Amino acid sequence: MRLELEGKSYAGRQVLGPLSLSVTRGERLAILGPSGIGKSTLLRILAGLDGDFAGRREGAERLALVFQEPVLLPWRDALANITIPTGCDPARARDWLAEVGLAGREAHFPRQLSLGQQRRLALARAFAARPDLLLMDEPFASLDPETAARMVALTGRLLAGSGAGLVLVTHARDEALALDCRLQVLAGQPARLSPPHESP
Ligand SMILES: Nc1ncnc2c1ncn2[C@@H]1O[C@H](COP(=O)(O)OP(=O)(O)OP(=O)(O)O)[C@@H](O)[C@H]1O
Repeated sequence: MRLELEGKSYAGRQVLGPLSLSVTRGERLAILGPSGIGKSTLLRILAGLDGDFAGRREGAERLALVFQEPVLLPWRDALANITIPTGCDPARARDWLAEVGLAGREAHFPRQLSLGQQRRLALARAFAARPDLLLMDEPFASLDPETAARMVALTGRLLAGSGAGLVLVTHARDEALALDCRLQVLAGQPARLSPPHESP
């Protein structure tokens, strides 16, 4: 996928651009930056959820999105949370649940799962959609450090196994490095992308 963003504004205030980026299957890109700089806005544009910008977005890749809050179907069990949105068959959905350590939880509803388990369910759903590119917005935030580290490792294994590419939006450089991402930093007003400054 390729984005040539001339500018993105909210109510006449330009928050992003100009900037360009491209990422495809098998590549891993992390977009770093402080809170409020425009990371989620950029990811929503990449995801095709926000078409209100000046510029061009191209790409035929299959996308799957993972947000900070796992957006799950509250009245459906874990298995149906995978099969319904993805069309994946139940046997395969069970495999995905096992992959993320949720074997035996097929009949649990989201509210019966911890936040970490809900995040893993959302991750299983994302991979069950067989994406070329996974777009993740702060997926490891507000987890305790040990759970976050396990989830980073799990994400890395699933990416390697599936060959999917990654765009990770985060303020945590260590997560991006743990996932072997190419780093780009959003900075300025309006925000633009540049490679990180090397430490001396
Ligand atoms: N729907 C909206 N309407 C108006 N302004 C918005 C809207 N969404 C975001 N903004 C503004 O655009 C800027 C970028 O917001 P965005 O959520 O993309 O930043 P972020 O880097 O993802 O922040 P965080 O890490 O806190 O989620 C902020 O100044 C925000 O207030």
